[in-house]
Amino acid sequence: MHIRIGTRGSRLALWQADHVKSLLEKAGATAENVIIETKGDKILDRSLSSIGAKGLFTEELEEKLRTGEIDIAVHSAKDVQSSLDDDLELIAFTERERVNDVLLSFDPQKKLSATESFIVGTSSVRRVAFLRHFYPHLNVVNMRGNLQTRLKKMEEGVCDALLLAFAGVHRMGYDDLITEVIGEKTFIPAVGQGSVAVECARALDSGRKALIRSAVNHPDTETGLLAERAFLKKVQGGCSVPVFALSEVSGGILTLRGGVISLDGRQLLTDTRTGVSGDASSLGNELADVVLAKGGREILDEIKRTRTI
Ligand SMILES: NCc1[nH]cc(CCC(=O)O)c1CC(=O)O
Repeated sequence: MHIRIGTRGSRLALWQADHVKSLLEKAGATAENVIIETKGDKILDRSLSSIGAKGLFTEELEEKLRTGEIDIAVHSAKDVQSSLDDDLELIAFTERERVNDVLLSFDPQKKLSATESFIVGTSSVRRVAFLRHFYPHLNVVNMRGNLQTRLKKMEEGVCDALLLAFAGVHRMGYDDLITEVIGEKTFIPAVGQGSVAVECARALDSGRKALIRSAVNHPDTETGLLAERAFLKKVQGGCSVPVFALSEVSGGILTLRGGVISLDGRQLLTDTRTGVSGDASSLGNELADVVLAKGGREILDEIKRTRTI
């Protein structure tokens, strides 16, 4: 069986596609990468939250799933919208990498807990809000582009440190520049962080689907992401909204921790739900209800209001 894998052309995207390709090959299939450029790759001069479009990194790939030019599309799980169109589905999630955010710097002394101030480059509203909440003495600059571009900007002095997902840093081989691993209970990661998602058209033949699932899917990761994604969908957070959740799955028990933070970092709401793995999406929905009821709704409404002005 031959599988055509649609992927963006960035180094991180290609690493992820190659990872899925090797899992498929181990299961006896052949596979090839088909590189597709997305809007998110073309627009580099604006912050992601100001563009605001959903599916910025996925739309063109989804089009080619529909036409059958590719069999599957591979994405960072955290870049996949919380709800897909009816004719598409997520059929596999790779085993999750360490979920933490990390600080990178050429200066090993640069740590978030250091008393003197420095400039942190990041593009994610979640990280900006957490920085303002836990480390208000630090300065933050908005920074887009791939890891290599950001490192170049840091070299030019635009910032002293970068705040990124460990998964991407590790996959690109920059572990040496990590000065601090941020605790995942403090900076709760974005939904899906660290896993790679495989998307296909519902109409894809069942033989291909079965092979892809058995070769690529990691059941505990899938269960965890089911809960996180249900939470995200219910609070209607995209990558431009500071919503976060992390599940732990062990021995059939799932613990889901997540919440919402205001953009200025002042209001941080988190809660936890625990239950059996089989109830993953209900646990996600329940957590969303709790977080929305205790003030999350106001925080999100406020963010929406300021965006439309
Ligand atoms: N939004 C960009 C993005 N999408 C996936 C990763 C890293 C890999 C991952 O989290 O799985 C990154 C970079 C980052 O947040 O530092």
